[in-house]
Amino acid sequence: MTPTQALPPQVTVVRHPLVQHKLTLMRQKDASTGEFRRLAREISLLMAYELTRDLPLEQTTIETPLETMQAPLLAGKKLCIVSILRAGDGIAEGMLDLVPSARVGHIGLYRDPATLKPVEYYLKLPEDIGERLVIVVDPMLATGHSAAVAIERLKRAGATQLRFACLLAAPEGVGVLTAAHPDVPVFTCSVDRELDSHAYIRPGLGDAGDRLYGTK
Ligand SMILES: O=P(O)(O)OC[C@H]1O[C@H](OP(=O)(O)OP(=O)(O)O)[C@H](O)[C@@H]1O
Ligand SMILES: O=c1cc[nH]c(=O)[nH]1
Ligand SMILES: [Mg+2]
Repeated sequence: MTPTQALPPQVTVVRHPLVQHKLTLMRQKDASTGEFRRLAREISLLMAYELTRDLPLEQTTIETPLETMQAPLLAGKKLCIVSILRAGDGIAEGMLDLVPSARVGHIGLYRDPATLKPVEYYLKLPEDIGERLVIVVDPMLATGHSAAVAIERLKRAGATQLRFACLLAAPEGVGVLTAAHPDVPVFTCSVDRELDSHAYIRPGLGDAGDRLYGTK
């Protein structure tokens, strides 16, 4: 995908003003580790609202203090958030603020600096992942290979209903992920201009893992 091409239909850019404002604060190089982490958590909560907008409801009989009524509750749709370590944890935390009962899986991937290909080093998933709506989270969709490999691994583990959420995407990553997994809706707060020669998103926000955890 090039920056001027229309986005594939399964890609949603979350344009809510609060999300866009907080993302701008995160991008700024002077944001402290604490501010960056807090903003990631707040944006992720707002993204979870978008990601779960179409969950089915069913009418249930309840008793208010005054009378019996029919009222909507979630129709048993079980959620699982899968964090792509380590930076994905900064997103998972915010989503769990909104859906605290969700199960959480982890997949550890790092980008080999020479090949830029993801290397798996950890996997722990709920056993019933096949029965859950799985939201895969990672702040950055750069080349798209980490997300594509993670989703491939989750499908092999039995996941059938998946969504992917990130803060920033490069056009190249959107192209790779949507070509590899056309069945997976993608949610992002921005599709930035391009990848640079080190596969960093430009203008971007730098290294999300290092900024979340203060490791550089
Ligand atoms: O789309 P890609 O080109 O695959 O790149 C994106 C990946 O790179 C970053 O992780 P990194 O490898 O830096 O690991 P970390 O989260 O442990 O810092 C980021 O959090 C994504 O997982
Ligand atoms: O821009 C980028 C690309 C990959 N990973 C990051 O943390 N930032
Ligand atoms: Mg990193």
